[in-house]
Amino acid sequence: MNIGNEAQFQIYQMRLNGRYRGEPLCISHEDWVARAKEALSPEAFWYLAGGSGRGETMRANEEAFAKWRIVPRVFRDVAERDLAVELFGERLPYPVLLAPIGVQSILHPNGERAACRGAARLGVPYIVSSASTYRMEDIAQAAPDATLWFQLYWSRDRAVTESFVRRAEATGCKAIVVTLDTPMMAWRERDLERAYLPFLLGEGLGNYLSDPAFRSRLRRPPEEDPTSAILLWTQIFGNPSLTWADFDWLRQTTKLPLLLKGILHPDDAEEAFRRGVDGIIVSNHGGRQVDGAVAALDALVSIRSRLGPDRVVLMDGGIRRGADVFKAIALGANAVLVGRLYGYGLAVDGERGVETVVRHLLADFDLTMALAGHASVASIDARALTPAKAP
Ligand SMILES: Cc1cc2nc3c(=O)[nH]c(=O)nc-3n(C[C@H](O)[C@H](O)[C@H](O)COP(=O)(O)O)c2cc1C
Ligand SMILES: O=C(O)C(=O)c1ccccc1
Repeated sequence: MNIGNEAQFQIYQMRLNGRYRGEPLCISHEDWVARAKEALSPEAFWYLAGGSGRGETMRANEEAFAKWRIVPRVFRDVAERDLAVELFGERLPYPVLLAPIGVQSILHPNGERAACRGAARLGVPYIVSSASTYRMEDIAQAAPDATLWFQLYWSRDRAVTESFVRRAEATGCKAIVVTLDTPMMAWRERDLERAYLPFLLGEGLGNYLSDPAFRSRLRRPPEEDPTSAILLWTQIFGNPSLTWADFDWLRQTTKLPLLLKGILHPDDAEEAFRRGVDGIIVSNHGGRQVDGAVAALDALVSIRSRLGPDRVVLMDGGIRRGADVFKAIALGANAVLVGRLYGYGLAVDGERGVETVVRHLLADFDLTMALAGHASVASIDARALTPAKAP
């Protein structure tokens, strides 16, 4: 059975076999947000839900999807749908990956270990953040059959950066995502209001505190002197002095597929491929960095039009429902990443919450695809959309 029909069936089956107790189930995105808000402290909730500045870009990410309408086709045999896509020679069951989110212990005690297991149950790749609470090795061990990618925050300390790459390779990560939009945190009003930065509590340093290169810089091990370790981390975390010449070094140091995340300008997209990247992720960090930055979906359109059809272009920002996935693919994304969406699932119900919220997204996407007249992801292109008429 296709995942859309199966997920609906599963829900109605709970009613048939008496497991449904009368409370509304968590289905819509708004339900998940509301439940997560109940489950989390205000700092934790706003760490996840907040954006930078006045939240313009975060809002624009979601609103950009409403500027397009799907134009369904009929008589096209959509009884069996193929949702798979191929990326770097590997088959993904769906055109969806879980975006890197730092410090997931804020959302659930098992953090990344739970989220990654939820992803693995669906065969959806999970991108481990450099700033994960748990070490990448522990996350891999918690979910042996997960498909992992590693997200690199390029440290001011090149030895740490290289060590992270080597560890990602040894851990079996299938690709490296270099995030370029966060060499420092933006002006995040929600966090600043509460003087909240998870690292000051020593959370989110799993990969650093366990790293031989990082540890070699400390006079005493972090177990004995956590404050000095945290201080060192604040000094080396981000590297705002990087240029394309540094990228050439990274390109030579690994054979893994390399993607740049946080690309918004078509000139940068072009330069990235000239320098030998395998793919880019069009992203404004979920509206958490430059407030006022272009919406990710709008940037996708200009970047795809500059690059032509053959380059691997992923996007993230504002994906909340199946139709959003459909529209991003129609506008040229090979696949999309979801961030906050699974963060809410993790906060509400750990591993099972992540699995459920992502399963529902995939189900919604599958049904949208079918009802729009597409039996495969490959058949979705810009002809499936029309601009929405201005009100
Ligand atoms: C709480 C939170 C933490 C994040 N941490 C990271 C991170 O460590 N590394 C990274 O590259 N992106 C990080 N991001 C950005 C996401 O990878 C992604 O770009 C963004 O969430 C996509 O937008 P969406 O939340 O609307 O789906 C984070 C996002 C959130 C919400
Ligand atoms: O909060 C974020 O968006 C983010 O990217 C991040 C960076 C470092 C640590 C934790 C989260």
